[in-house]
This record gives sequence, C-alpha cells and structure tokens, in this order.
Amino acid sequence: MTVLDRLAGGLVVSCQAPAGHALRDGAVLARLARAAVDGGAVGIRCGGVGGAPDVAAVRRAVRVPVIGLTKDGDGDVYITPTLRSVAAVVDAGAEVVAVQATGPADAARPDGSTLADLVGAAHRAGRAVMADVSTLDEAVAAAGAGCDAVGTTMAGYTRWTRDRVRGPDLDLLTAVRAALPQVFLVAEGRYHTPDDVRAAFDRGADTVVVGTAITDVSWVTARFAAAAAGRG
Ligand SMILES: CC(=O)N[C@H](C=O)[C@@H](O)[C@H](O)[C@H](O)COP(=O)(O)O
Repeated sequence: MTVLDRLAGGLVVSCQAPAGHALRDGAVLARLARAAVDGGAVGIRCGGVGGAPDVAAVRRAVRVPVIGLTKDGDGDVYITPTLRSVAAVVDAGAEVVAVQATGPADAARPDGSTLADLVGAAHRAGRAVMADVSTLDEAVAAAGAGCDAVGTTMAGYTRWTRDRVRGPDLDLLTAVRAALPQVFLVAEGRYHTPDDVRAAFDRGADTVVVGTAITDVSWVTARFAAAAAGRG
C-alpha cells in the first residue's frame, strides 16, 4: 500500500500555526496532531515558516502519513520553494513533501531550480510529492512534472485566482478530475464544514485537508465570540 493509498477516502488535518500565533510551538502542534488522529484523521499536513522542526515533532507524535512543508521567503512561491527546503522536509521525516506549483511549471524558483528538480530530489529520497496549485493548467503541469498528488491549496491565493471564489473551490476539483482522471486529487483550502468535505468527495477528490476550521482555536473562537457579541 502506498502512502497515498493510506490517505485515500479519509480526512487529513492540517496542524499549522503562523508566527506569533498562540499555538506556534512544535510540542503543541504535535499534541493537536495526536488529537486529530484520535478523531479519525488518516493523515496530518504540517509545517510553516521555518516549519521543519514542527514537521519533525509531528512525525514523532503520530503513526499516520505526514504531508510536510516549509514556508520560505516573501515571494509568490513560498511553500517548500527550493531544493534546500525540500531537503529540510525530507530530513524532518515527512512521507509526502508539499511543494507550491503555481505559475509556469518551468519557471525558475528562488534558487534557480524547477518544479521537476524538486520532484526529482524528493523522489530520490523515497518521498511522494504533493503539488499545491491554484488552477487547472497548473494541475496539468504539475502532473506532467511528476508530482504524485495535486491539491487545490493555492486556489484563491494567487494573484490570478484571488477573486475567483470565497469558499472551497469545488469547480476546480471537478475540472482537475475531468482532465486528470488518474491523479491523486487533494481538496484543500477553506473547507470549513463536514458538508464541504462531502461535496469535495462528490466532485472526485481522493482526500480532503481541513486546517483552520479544526486546528485554529483563535479562528473558531472568533466565530463564536462574534455570535455572542452580536446577540443584542
Ligand atoms: C494558502 C496557504 O498558504 N495555505 C497553507 C498551506 O499549507 C495553510 O496556511 C492552510 O491553512 C492550509 O492550506 C489548510 O487550509 P485551510 O486552513 O483553509 O483549511
């Protein structure tokens, strides 16, 4: 059974916290990951700015597959953007390396490498690669570059998709599934409810990643607090 087989049909929980967030602590994120697995998560996505130590902490804490990433630099391409960041995620023990695959697939990255270079490095280390894309063209290019899985993670977060949808980009799922019937398709980005998760599988997703709505306690609290404040 491949690592992607272990994720198929289940829920992946993203345990990340940005710099300055109260939960930004490797041990805390590892505890969150364990709690998510206790609740039925079949995989954990984790990492962040300088996030390799968080990936390692989560890897030690759970038995399910880990999708790891780092967020580096302030450019348009920031999710595991370089060969060095791929090596950091590999060394941290992630079975799947998430890499941003937005824009032209052959575009040079901050270190001059291409998407195919990153895929080659991860594959030589025995890891699968998840491409974080924002459009159908990017999904097709990522599959062509050898990525093992394609996720809609970046839909709504690139300059060219910023105004496209407010919620989860279900139409992108449908389009990718139609164009790439064999690809391992990950629904990710603004999946906030169990109904959203069901909808993603209906559109052909193989797995769904939920982050903020499960693991960002501040975000969840703000919704309840707003309801309390708006009561009278
Ligand atoms: C765009 C970007 O950088 N997304 C990041 C990717 O790892 C994370 O900040 C998201 O939390 C993650 O994709 C899960 O999505 P959501 O938190 O919406 O369930």
